[in-house]
Amino acid sequence: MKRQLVLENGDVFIGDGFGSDRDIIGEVVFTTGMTGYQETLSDPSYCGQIVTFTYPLIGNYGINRDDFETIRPFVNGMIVKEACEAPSNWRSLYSINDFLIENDIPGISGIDTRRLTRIIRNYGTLKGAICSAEADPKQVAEKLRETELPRNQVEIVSTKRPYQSPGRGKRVVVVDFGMKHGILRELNSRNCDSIVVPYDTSAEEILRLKPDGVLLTNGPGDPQNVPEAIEMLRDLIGKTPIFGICLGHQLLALACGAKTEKLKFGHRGSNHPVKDLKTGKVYMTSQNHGYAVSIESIRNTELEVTHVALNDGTVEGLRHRVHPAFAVQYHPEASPGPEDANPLFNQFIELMEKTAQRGNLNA
Ligand SMILES: NC(=O)CC[C@H](N)C(=O)O
Repeated sequence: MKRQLVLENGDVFIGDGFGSDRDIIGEVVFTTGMTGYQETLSDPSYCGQIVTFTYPLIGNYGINRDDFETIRPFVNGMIVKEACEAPSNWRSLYSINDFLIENDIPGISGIDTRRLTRIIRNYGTLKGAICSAEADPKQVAEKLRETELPRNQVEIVSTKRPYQSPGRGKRVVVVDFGMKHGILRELNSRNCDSIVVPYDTSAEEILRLKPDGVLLTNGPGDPQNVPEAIEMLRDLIGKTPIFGICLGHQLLALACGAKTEKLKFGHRGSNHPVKDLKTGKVYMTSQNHGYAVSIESIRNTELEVTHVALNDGTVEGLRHRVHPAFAVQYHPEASPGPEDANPLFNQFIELMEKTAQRGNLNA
């Protein structure tokens, strides 16, 4: 069935619908990863977004049992050049089309995703709609320009109740802003006793759980839309070791008085080079973010920049100069992507150990 992708700037792409035939709108972003579409589709940080895959063939190894990052996907839609109908892989259970139908998510194929990506790179991230080919694109574009996209994505994706993933090691309270399961897998493999709590849990409630450390997860949307978490962190910094990932990194920065800004078109993909400013080493990292901490805003805070993106010089890692807290804008849990940054989880365990031994919290 012919469907169309309409952008708020008036550009129109005609393609073939797959997955759900619902009409949807969302923020159109692009990801450059050549593999990992299952993890991307199930990463809650994409809540509210329509994801364009720049790699031209998507779905060729199907959808399997193991690679989900959450039980239910929150992505709004999917744009591809070609969606493979006959996947071939020993782990494959069903096709990408079946997966999108099951989850009522629309997809559109046959799109020149290179042209689309160039448009996004020129204009910046745009609102877009996947809708029936019969709709008048001018009217759709006008409606898009008038429509404000929801800002409560974290509330939608965060767990409603606390739960535990038991272990005999360090007790980690994981604040769930839209957690990818890869984070929990990394803590499990280090024997952590993880308690996952909702995004609006107070510092007092977190400390009542007697954590050895707190992990702030990834999550969707603008970090400034989560004031409860910024407030919680202001009370928490200095009382327990903290490790922030992606949205968690941005929230930690805001709580310390730094500022965040929206990037023109974001960083999404599996090969983003990041430089560790202390060692000079460069890591290939998995990334998915549309906002970043403003580098100038760090100056008047107690934070120090530890990592920068080599492509555009933006902040990719921070460390608190006084208290045991550090954070990265990229994904050490990978899933999908390279595992260069995986030792950051060991660094978090070491920070918790050092803090416990020292008996005080000065880093
Ligand atoms: N993956 C994430 O946690 C993304 C953080 C934030 N939503 C951003 O787009 O910048």
